[in-house]
Amino acid sequence: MSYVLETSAKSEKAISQGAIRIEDVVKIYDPEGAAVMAVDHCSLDISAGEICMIVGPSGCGKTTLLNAIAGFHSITSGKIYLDDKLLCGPDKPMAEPGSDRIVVFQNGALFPWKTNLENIAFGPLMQGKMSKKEIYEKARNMMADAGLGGTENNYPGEVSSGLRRRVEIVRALMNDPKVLLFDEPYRALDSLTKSVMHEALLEIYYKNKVTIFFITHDLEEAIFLGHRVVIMSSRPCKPKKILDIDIPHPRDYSVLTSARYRELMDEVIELVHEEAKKSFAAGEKEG
Ligand SMILES: Nc1ncnc2c1ncn2[C@@H]1O[C@H](COP(=O)(O)OP(=O)(O)OP(=O)(O)O)[C@@H](O)[C@H]1O
Repeated sequence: MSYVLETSAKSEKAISQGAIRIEDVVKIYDPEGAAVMAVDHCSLDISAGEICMIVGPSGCGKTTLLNAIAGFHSITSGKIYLDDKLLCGPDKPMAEPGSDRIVVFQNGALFPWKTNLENIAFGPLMQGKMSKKEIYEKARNMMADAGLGGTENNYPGEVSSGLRRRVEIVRALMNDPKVLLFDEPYRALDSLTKSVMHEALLEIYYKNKVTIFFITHDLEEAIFLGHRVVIMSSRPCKPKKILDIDIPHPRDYSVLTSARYRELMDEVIELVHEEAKKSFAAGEKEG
């Protein structure tokens, strides 16, 4: 594929894994009954270490695609690969969920009765692949890297929502995933809180270059975070247009006032609006 991630020599190695290839995927719910076609011959290549933002009208099929990658439901036809591994395809309609692809459930997925450190260490402790000492050492290091130093012994309820979100992402990263999957994680947050979340996510991403598949309705968020923004068609979904966000990373909020950012916003707004109108005409509701 032609898309190239700008990256430092240090991170080259870290992002050699985590490419997703979605090849001609179709998903029809209830094929014998109502037959809802959610995804229609969708193809999309996502590079290892890319932040790929998915936007499109409500109900167009974005979550369906995420769930197929995660292994939460089957596809009707087509193939999805993670690097060279076929996740699902003709003889295997449903991918097995795995620690290489983690859906980051934000807000409320932490155990309130465990400390932040215990929350982060919990998954690997359950898996038992590393010693307790190694797990806690790794957890402490990752927390320090993510700006969570000093909050190890706090309970999630004792830290700000921004720090809690960091804990949730670090918890996911403890499993060394190749891909993080986000489904509108910051929906319903005010713009100030969102900006704190974005900062946290990017800071952690710059240190752990995993592939990010991120669904959002917030077009500003899509452009601010993404290497690319995939604008999906109204249902059934497939990419209508893919925009390279040619604003260099690392990014900070000064990006929002740049001329290029405004140009990209104008382009995305127009494309999404067109699809949203089609969705309305077809009877879906806009998000
Ligand atoms: N289990 C299911 N059975 C039948 N139809 C379903 C099922 N899940 C989703 N759908 C339908 O498939 C279509 C795509 O749904 P999906 O949730 O993937 O869209 P979306 O783009 O993520 O929507 P939103 O942006 O509102 O979250 C919708 O019309 C939805 O009603």
